Amino acid sequence: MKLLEVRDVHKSFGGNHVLKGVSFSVGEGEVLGIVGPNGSGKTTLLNVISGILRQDRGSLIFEGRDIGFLRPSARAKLGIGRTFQVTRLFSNLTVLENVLVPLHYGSPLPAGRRVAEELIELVGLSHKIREKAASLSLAQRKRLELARALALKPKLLLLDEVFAGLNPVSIREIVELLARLSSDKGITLILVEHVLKALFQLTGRVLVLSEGKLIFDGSPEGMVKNPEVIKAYLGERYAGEKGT
Ligand SMILES: Nc1ncnc2c1ncn2[C@@H]1O[C@H](COP(=O)(O)OP(=O)(O)OP(=O)(O)O)[C@@H](O)[C@H]1O
Repeated sequence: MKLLEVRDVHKSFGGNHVLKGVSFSVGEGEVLGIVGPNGSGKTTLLNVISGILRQDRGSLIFEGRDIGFLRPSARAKLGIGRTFQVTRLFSNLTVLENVLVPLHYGSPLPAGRRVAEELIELVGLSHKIREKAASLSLAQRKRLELARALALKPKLLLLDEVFAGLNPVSIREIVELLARLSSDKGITLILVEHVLKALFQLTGRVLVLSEGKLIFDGSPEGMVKNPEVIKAYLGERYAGEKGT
């Protein structure tokens, strides 16, 4: 069954037409990658799906319902969660407190603290539970952001460059964590990503956005051979990444 349908979405900033009629759908439980050159509109697309930005034209259908005019908080309650390219945490709060905030913001749970502890364990941060978020490494901050997003029990999780800036060990651990979220919890994932090797371990379907238009929707194998994708995005870049 389709979980999300994006239909002919357009978005401009002044005279900058950033999304030019983007359409695709994601099935329940699917893992979908979105890649493309810098500035091609990937983060804008995530912002339109999560409701931070309003599309100028087109519609967004989530579980058969038009959500295109709902506020971000209403979309979060329906089950659309996200993480950000630059993590958005409460630096002065502890790891535990950071996860308790969205738990209380969602439906107030008497067992909130236990749920928070479980989520923190799930993302591998139990040993940091009483530390301030400000003291965490980049990889740990990304894990904490995941725990915060999971606190709202998302059906769909939008991940914006979750692997950026991480070392290979952290990347591997987060790949494993995301694979578990998908297989054990059935959470649908949309990853905007530049780290192709990690992305390809998680998904068999990738969309390529170039200058606000989808130019490819298919398998990683098909993507790396596609002449239009090579011209617009991969160029020499993939050749350099292959061995890493
Ligand atoms: N809030 C905004 N106001 C004005 N312009 C914006 C805004 N958000 C994005 N843009 C513009 O939209 C275009 C696409 O940006 P976007 O961040 O969506 O690209 P991207 O594909 O995510 O790039 P990257 O891979 O570098 O993160 C850019 O020209 C950017 O300057």
